[in-house]
Parts: sequence; structure tokens; C-alpha cells
Amino acid sequence: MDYSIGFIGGGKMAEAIISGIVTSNLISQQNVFVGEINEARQKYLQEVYGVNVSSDNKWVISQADLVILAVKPQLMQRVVGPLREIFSHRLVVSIAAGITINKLSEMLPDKQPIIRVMPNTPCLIGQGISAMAPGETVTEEHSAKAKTILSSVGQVVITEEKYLNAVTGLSGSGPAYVYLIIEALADAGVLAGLDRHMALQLATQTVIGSAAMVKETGSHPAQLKDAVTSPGGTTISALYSLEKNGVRAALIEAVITAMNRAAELNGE
Ligand SMILES: NC(=O)C1=CN([C@@H]2O[C@H](COP(=O)(O)OP(=O)(O)OC[C@H]3O[C@@H](n4cnc5c(N)ncnc54)[C@H](O)[C@@H]3O)[C@@H](O)[C@H]2O)C=CC1
Ligand SMILES: O=C(O)[C@@H]1CCC=N1
Repeated sequence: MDYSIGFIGGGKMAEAIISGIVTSNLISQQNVFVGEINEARQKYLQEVYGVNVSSDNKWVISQADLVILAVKPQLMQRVVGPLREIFSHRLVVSIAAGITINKLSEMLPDKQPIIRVMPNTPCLIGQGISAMAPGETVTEEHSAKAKTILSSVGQVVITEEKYLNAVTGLSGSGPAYVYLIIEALADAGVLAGLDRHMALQLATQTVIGSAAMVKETGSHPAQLKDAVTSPGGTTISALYSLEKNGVRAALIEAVITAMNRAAELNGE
């Protein structure tokens, strides 16, 4: 692609996107500019991805056609406020949890095109999923550009902004829930006498294989679950234990709690 991209904040989520776009050759390294204040982080991003890194956010924006805001939500106002005049016509993409397009518009010049996106860290290996919600002054061309970038690091869904906090609770934070489940499954294997390495391999591939079954067969998860569950067998006794311990409700509550927390972040 013949355009340049800037990141304000070069942390974990920015890295996941940078890695994806550089690996997929969508945008060459010399056209990626990262504004980052932490020196160790600057060095790391330069060495690992060969991108341009600077502590001067104004310079980064001036070099970019499209700017991704990737600092913590709580810092957004403080970081973006002083950069207000530099953005000019550029498309601004915010990946911050909770911060609304309305709130971002107050920080930016009038009619600034803004797209709010919720990605997740598997973008690092091209297996992410991002939901994007375009603001009012965003053109078809802007949306297409953002979608191309996000598609280079995983799947993309387009939705209304009112759903982005729900997306945050589900797929934005979701990888952490899955890692917790993988870790717990492996711990159970270790408790039952398996060695750690093998237990982790069994747990990880079980999650990968099961997710791929849902995706590739198109069957409802309940139908796939039933196929594992023999009458009077092992699985049904485990499922009974999971239901007794409220795992289903715990996961539902986790997503809703994260969604509500995203809404709170807009006011902090
Ligand atoms: N980590 C995740 O899984 C996801 C994070 N997000 C969003 O991405 C954003 C970044 O999150 P993470 O990457 O996890 O956080 P992080 O803490 O790893 O990255 C933020 C980076 O911004 C840098 N920074 C702070 N002040 C700065 C300034 N004035 N100028 C330039 N750089 C500055 C920090 O040094 C840090 O490297 C957040 O708004 C978060 O809500 C969205 C989806 C998933
Ligand atoms: O924990 C957070 O606030 C960020 C947003 C989604 C995933 N990580």
C-alpha cells in the first residue's frame, strides 16, 4: 500500500497491529511511524520490527496519512489534547477501550474523521478480530482504508458504535479469559499427574481444535458438545460439575462486567 501509518503509543496492542501489518507486507516498515515515550520500548520496536520510532508524537502524526491512537484510555485526553492542531485532515483510528467518538471529537478539530475500533492481541499472529465503528465524518474511502489495515491482522466486523463496549467485553478482553481456561486445564492435567509441557499441549490443542470445529462445521456449539457426551460417560459428569460451579454464568458475567467497565472508562 502506498500510504503511511502512525501510532500514538507503542505498547502491546500497537505492537500486535504493527507486527501483523509488517509481516503481511501490507505497509513497508519505513512507512510505519510510532510515537512512544518509553525508551526500552522504542528500542525494542525499532529492533524487532524495523519501524520508525520517536518520542515526538507531533512528528509521527506529520509523517502519517492515518493515525492510530493506542495509549491507555485514561491518558487519551492528556496525550491527544496538545496534538489537536497537528491531525489536520488525517483519518484518526482509536483503539482505546470505552472512549467514545463523541469524546474523541471534543479532543480533536471539528469534523475530524474518526473510526473507533476494538481489536484484540491475536492480531500479533494475524489471528485477531476487530470491530470497527465509523464516525459521522468518515468517508467510504476512509472505512475501506481502515478495513484493509485491520484485515491484514485478522477478521473485521463493522458495527454501530453503541455495540463497541460489548465487543470489548467479548473479543477485546476475551483472549485473557481463554488463556485463563487453558492455564486451568493444564493445571488440572498436572494435578492428575501429567507433566506440565504435555498438559499445556493437550489443553492448547483442545481449545484450538474445538474452536476450529465451531468455525469449520458451522454447527451450533451445543450440538458439538453433545457429540462428545456419551450417556453415563465421563463428559456429562464433567459438564454437570461445570454447571454446578456456575462456569456458564461466570463467563457471561465476565463479559458484561468488562462491558460495563469500558463504559466507565469514558468518564475517567
Ligand atoms: N492490550 C489489549 O489486549 C487491548 C488494548 N486495547 C487498547 O489499546 C490501548 C493500549 O493498550 P495496551 O497496548 O494494552 O497498553 P500499553 O500500556 O502496553 O501501551 C500503551 C503505550 O503508550 C505509551 N505511552 C504513554 N504515554 C505516551 C505518550 N504521551 N506518547 C506516546 N506514547 C505513550 C506507553 O509507554 C505504552 O508503551 C488502550 O487504550 C487499550 O484500551 C484495545 C484492545 C485490546
Ligand atoms: O483490559 C483492557 O482494558 C484492554 C481493552 C481490551 C483488552 N484490553
